[in-house]
Amino acid sequence: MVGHYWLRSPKLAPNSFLRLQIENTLEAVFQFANDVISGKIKPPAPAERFTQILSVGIGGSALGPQFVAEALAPDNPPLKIRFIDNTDPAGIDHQIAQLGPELATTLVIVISKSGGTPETRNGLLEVQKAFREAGLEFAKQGVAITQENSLLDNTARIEGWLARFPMFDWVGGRTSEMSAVGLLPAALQGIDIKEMLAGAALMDEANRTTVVKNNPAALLALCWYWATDGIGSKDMVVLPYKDSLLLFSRYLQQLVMESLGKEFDLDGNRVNQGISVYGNKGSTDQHAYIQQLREGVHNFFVTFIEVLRDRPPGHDWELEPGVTCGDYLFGMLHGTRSALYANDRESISVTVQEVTPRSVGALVALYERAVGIYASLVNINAYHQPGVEAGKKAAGEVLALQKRVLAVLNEASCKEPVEPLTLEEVADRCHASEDIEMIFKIIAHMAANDRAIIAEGSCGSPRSIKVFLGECNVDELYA
Ligand SMILES: O=P(O)(O)OC[C@H]1O[C@](O)(CO)[C@@H](O)[C@@H]1O
Repeated sequence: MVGHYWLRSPKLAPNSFLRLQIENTLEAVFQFANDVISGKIKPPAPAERFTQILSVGIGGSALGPQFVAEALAPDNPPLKIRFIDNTDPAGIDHQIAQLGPELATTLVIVISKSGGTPETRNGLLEVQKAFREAGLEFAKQGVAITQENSLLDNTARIEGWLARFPMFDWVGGRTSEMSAVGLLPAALQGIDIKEMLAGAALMDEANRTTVVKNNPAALLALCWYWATDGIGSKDMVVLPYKDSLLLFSRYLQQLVMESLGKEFDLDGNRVNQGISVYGNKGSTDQHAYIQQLREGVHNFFVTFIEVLRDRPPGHDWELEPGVTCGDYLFGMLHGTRSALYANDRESISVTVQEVTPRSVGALVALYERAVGIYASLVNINAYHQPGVEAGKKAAGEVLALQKRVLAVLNEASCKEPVEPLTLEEVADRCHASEDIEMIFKIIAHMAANDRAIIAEGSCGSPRSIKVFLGECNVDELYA
């Protein structure tokens, strides 16, 4: 069941149970955000108010909130937001270090539909450790957004976190911006989420007409089909001419590529569909890669996102007679569009009046629907991601192999004297001779992190390496 459209029009939900689920969650989001902003819900004393949000999540549980924060957060939001969206320890340390003493007034929102994504789990464990080290009680500052009874939900319930919000199984991660996933962080930053929902609902309405010429999403999907021959033969370069829309292309990258990048069509034929998406913003990119777009390999089409309003009213001034800074941006967009066209490079232009919660909601809804329509045109399922599982499974296998490598090295390192092993010896003892390159990678990584000692040779010449562990773990030996 695919129901993200009901999130902004609950009355369209197929039954009253689902409608109430949506409405109650929305109400809970409003209430909680208002209470946090007003200081009714506060961190443990002596802190008076929450000042920061640390969002922990990945993929669809991060990209929408990141895009919306960059696009719409006011200059001085009631709570500022930062993100942990990876299992990169240095990245996590950086976010926590940047919070500094404000960790005591940070609301940690852990977002995971499945509630079991390893990167998110690791982020949570790292943040909880930072809380312990700072003498803070995580549960009093933790919020979970996840499906009912997921691992994360159960953890949050058992540990008594400050709040829990549901994610619904009929909303996919990459289409979850209008669920609690996107709305709670937005509301806490003082963004008008009612307007976001209204913009999305209006766009959905427009996209329901069967008159193709009046249906923005159908037109967009047909443009993609035209531009890529319906087989993804060209890449989509997304260029918003507005700094605040910088992350739109990154957001769209998941929405489009995870939805359309499929090996099989609905009839089981191998089709290897998809459209590659990249981009950044104009006019910045004109001084980077537009040279190639104009003159180089013709493997793309551009989407210009044009924003008519340059600045809030009353702030504009002319830096030359009759010309504002925004006029330059306008000129750059249309100049580039014409120059590309003159060289047979096609583009789509999407124009919005200004960047507001309403127009951002509408943009999200436009692309969500265009992806759905395009998927129908090319006869694929836009709402699953079987390919992602292969990488996850392989990552699990790497970690399992690492455990075996560690056990072998531990055994050799517990000997008297210690027995340094070559890569071949490690691979043999792990019964994984065919995985010798991976074993080399594992050892190089452990050595770089002071968890293994290279006795001889260097990682530059793998055959010369002899390796052992710095410490022998006798308990593990007999485990
Ligand atoms: O919200 P979750 O369940 O943590 O998943 C995060 C992301 O991981 C994916 O499942 C891909 O691995 C995405 O579809 C999803 O947005």
